[in-house]
Amino acid sequence: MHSIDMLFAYVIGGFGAWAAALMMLVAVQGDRLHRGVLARCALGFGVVGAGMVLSGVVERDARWPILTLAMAAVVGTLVIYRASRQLVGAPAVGRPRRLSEIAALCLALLLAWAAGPRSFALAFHLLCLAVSLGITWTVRRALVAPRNAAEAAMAVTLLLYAGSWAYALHAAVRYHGAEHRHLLYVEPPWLAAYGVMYALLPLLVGAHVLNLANARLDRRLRRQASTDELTGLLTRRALNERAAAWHADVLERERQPAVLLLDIDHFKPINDNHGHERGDEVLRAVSGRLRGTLREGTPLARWGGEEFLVLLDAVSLDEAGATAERMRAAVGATPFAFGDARLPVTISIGVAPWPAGGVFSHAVRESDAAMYTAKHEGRDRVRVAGAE
Ligand SMILES: Nc1nc2c(ncn2[C@@H]2O[C@H](COP(=O)(O)OP(=O)(O)OP(=O)(O)O)[C@@H](O)[C@H]2O)c(=O)[nH]1
Repeated sequence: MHSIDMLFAYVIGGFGAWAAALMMLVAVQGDRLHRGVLARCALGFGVVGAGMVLSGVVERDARWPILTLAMAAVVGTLVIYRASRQLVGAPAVGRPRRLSEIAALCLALLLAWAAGPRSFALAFHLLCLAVSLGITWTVRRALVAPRNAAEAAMAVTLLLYAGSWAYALHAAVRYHGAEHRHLLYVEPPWLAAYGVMYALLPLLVGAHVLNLANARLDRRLRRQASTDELTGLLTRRALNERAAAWHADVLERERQPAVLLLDIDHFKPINDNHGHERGDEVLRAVSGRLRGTLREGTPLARWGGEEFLVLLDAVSLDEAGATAERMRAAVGATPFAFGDARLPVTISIGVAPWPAGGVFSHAVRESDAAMYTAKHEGRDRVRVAGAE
C-alpha cells in the first residue's frame, strides 16, 4: 500500500459507502433534503473514493498513488464544499478565488512531487495534519456559533466527511434557524437502515479496497519471486516449481524431456578485466541470445551466477544435443559489442535425459557432470550425458 497505510485505506474506503448511505436517505426524504445538493456531495465523495481505489490499483512509482489520492481529495472536497455552501444558503465562491486556491494547492503538491517521493509523502501527510487541525477548530466554532455562511458550509463539509449527516444538518440548521429544523427529522425505519448501512458499508468497501491492495501486492511478490531481476529469466525457484508438471506434460505427448545446464566460460576474467557492470551486461546479452534460440514457452532459468538451465522437450536426446549446439553457436559465433569494444563469450553445455520415473535433481546432477566434462575438454562445447 506504499506510503498509505492499511488503516488509512480502510477509513477512506468508507467514504463512498457513506455517500451511498446518504444518497439512500436523499432518495427517501424527497425534497425535504435538497436532492441536488446531496447528489453533489455524493459526487464529491465518489471522486475521493475513486481516487482511493485508483491509488490502490495504480502502481508506477511511489509518488503516483499518493498524487492520485491527493488530487482526488482536493477535487472531491471542493465539490462537497460547494454543495455545502448551497445547503446553508451561502453565495457561491467566485471563480477567480477558487481557481487561485486550487492552483496554490496544486503548485505546493507539484513542488513536493518534484522534490522526490519521500518529501511528497511528507507534504501530503502534513497537509492531512493541517486539515485535521482545521476540522477540529472549524467544527467546534461552527457548531457553537458560526460567524458566517462560509464557516457553516465548512462545518457541514467536514461533518459530512466524518460520515455524520445528522450533525451536518444540525450545523446547517444552526445557521439557518428554526424554520429548517424539520430537516433533521427522518422516519425511524430509514434512520435504522441508514445506521446499518453506515456501519456495514465502510466495512465492506474498506475490506474490498484492502483486498485489491493485497491482491496487487501478492501478484508483485509472485512476479518478483519467479523472475530474475537481472536477466528477466525464470528464477531457480520458479523453474523448480514448474518442473514436475512440465515433465508430466512432455511424457504425455510422448516426447523426450531433457535437462540442459549451461555455464559461461571464463566469466570471472570478464568481471575482473571489464568490471562487474560489464559482467552484468554480458549476462543479460547471453540470456537474450539463449532465449532467441528457444521456442516460446520453453522453461529457461538463471540457475546460479553465470549458469543457466533449460528444460527441453525434444524428439530424442540427439535432437536435444543439436538444440544445445545451436545455443552454444548462438552465443559464441559473434562477439558481444559494447560501444567500441568487442567481447567474445563462449558457453559450455551439459545435456542429460530426464526419463519417465526419474527425479529432477538427478537429471540436473547428470547435466552438471556433463557440463564439467565439456569444461575439462576445453570449454565452448556441448556434452551429452552417457555419450562417448
Ligand atoms: N557481473 C556478475 N558476475 C557474477 C554474477 N554472479 C556471479 N558472478 C561471477 O561469476 C564468476 C564465476 O566465476 P567461476 O565460477 O570461477 O567461473 P568462470 O570464471 O566462468 O570459469 P569457468 O566456469 O571455469 O569457465 C564469479 O567471479 C562471480 O563473481 C552476477 O550476477 N553478475
